[in-house]
Amino acid sequence: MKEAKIEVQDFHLFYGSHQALTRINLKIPEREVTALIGPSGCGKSTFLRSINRMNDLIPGVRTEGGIQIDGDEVYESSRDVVELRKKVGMVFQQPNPFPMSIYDNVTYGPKIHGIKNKKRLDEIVERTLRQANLWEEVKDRLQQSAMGLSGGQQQRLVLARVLAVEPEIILMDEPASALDPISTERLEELIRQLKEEYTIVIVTHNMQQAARVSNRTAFFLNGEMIEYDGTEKIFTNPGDPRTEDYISGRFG
Ligand SMILES: Nc1ncnc2c1ncn2[C@@H]1O[C@H](COP(=O)(O)OP(=O)(O)OP(=O)(O)O)[C@@H](O)[C@H]1O
Repeated sequence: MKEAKIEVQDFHLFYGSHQALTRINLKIPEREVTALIGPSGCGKSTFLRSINRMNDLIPGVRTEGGIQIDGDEVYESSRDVVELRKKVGMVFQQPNPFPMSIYDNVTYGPKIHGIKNKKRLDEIVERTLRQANLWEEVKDRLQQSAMGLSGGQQQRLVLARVLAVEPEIILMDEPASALDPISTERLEELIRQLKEEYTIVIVTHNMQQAARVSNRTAFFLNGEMIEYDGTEKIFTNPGDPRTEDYISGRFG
């Protein structure tokens, strides 16, 4: 296995008295796609949000254990969470462009991080929209509202917005679940391209999607990680009968 970009050690998470994650241990390699699968409520999204401390925003959340990115502890009290979320970008289930122009959506993050030069911003807009395979569709309407784009275009714009702050890791929480089949296919193709440069962790309910886009798959059940291995192994010859039951559709 390549060097771990993200290393999770004995990680537990509680929502008040409810334990949502129990003793999670895994190493996520860089520049690969890791899929998180498992039945509804098993803790996939909670785990994904733990990586960039998005759960911090929920009152009553408590964690134990640790998550390291490039060897640095994410849960260190001195950790700069704004920097962490710049390094670890996130795409959600529903495309959530800001109600502003396409151009302003992409430049929003870079401006917050101090980039003001118009030429630099123009370059960022073109580069990231090209990376997100959206440039050709929107280059003549950059000043128009992002809300006028289709769902699939909005999701690619959100990705461009994430890419604009130069992350190293991209977390995706069921990014295709609100998209039609053609937009889903385009997004999956994009994920395959992006893994050349970025470490991607994706939650998906769609098992075929996990098989198509990911290198590794982790199967979660009731807040525990049951099995984690190469995607092909998980889908053809899983080591745990519970994984087999899930992927063969016996529950969930
Ligand atoms: N904000 C919250 N406050 C309290 N409990 C929560 C919160 N978010 C999630 N939970 C609980 O934590 C557990 C794990 O939820 P989570 O959303 O992580 O699961 P999931 O596997 O992503 O599910 P789904 O596939 O349905 O999105 C569930 O029991 C859920 O009810």
